[in-house]
Amino acid sequence: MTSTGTPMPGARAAADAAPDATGAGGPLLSVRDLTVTVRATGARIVSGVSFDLADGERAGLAGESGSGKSMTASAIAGIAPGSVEAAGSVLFGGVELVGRTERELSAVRGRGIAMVFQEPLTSLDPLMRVGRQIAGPLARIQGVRRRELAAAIARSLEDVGLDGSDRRIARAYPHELSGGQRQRVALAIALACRPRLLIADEPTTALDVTVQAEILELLERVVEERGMALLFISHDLPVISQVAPRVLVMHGGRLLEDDTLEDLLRDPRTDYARTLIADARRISRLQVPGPATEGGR
Ligand SMILES: Nc1ncnc2c1ncn2[C@@H]1O[C@H](COP(=O)(O)OP(=O)(O)OP(=O)(O)O)[C@@H](O)[C@H]1O
Repeated sequence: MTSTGTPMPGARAAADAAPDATGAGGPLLSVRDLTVTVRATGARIVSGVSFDLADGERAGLAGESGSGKSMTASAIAGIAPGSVEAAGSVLFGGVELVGRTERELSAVRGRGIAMVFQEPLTSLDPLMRVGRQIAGPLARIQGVRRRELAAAIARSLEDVGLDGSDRRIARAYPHELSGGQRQRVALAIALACRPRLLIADEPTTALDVTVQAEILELLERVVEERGMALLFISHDLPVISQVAPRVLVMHGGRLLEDDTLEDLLRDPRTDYARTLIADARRISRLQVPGPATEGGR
């Protein structure tokens, strides 16, 4: 998901500070005691989550279904549904995001934080040709002029491995593309915002294995080329191991572990992390050596 709102004067400070303030030496993202509560019931679905992410750093956010990964990401990006309330602190480039108005948040999201989701159909507009959807942030955020838009859209498509010279792609509606193509388009829209932080929420889960590998490779390449920070959400440790050296593990709305993947595999501190690792090894795609007691499998 990317910003669709027009930055308002009141939001300028947040929007402008977001990408620039990182030079001050602090982390790009600093999450402190983030809590998400369901308004109607008072149930806590995220409890006291704290972590930092440096500019250009990549981390995976792992945990079973329902552990609170998506809600944590949504609260960070300020897109949690109105039925829940976020509290605590989310500093992005030194600017507090919790408690901001929707207008202010949409400005920060568009210029600093972008998201891609598991099913791009949910974030793409079904009634708008994909070229126009990419054109939105190119014009609004990068200031590309109307007569230069077609070439800029073609470049954006090329950047995500689509044929920019094939006008059928830019002119297609989302449902006319394959799942992999749609995810590439969603990534192109996110990149058009020139984000400092990309949050990818299970971006490959809905794709078949071959396409999944291609999208992971693409994601890794663009994050590397653009020096973006990446928060990559997945229930799948082997997938995380392909894109991020650090992993945060959530369970029951809490952050249980925050370590390099290597150290986590060698010395998990919690029973839940041990189970997660054992499950991943059973699937046998996790290549990193494990503790001697498990014989590396
Ligand atoms: N809008 C909402 N209102 C109330 N509860 C919600 C809402 N959205 C999610 N939840 C609950 O919050 C908890 C965390 O959900 P969340 O989607 O963050 O989990 P997740 O770890 O991302 O799971 P998955 O991997 O299945 O996406 C779950 O118990 C879920 O049912």
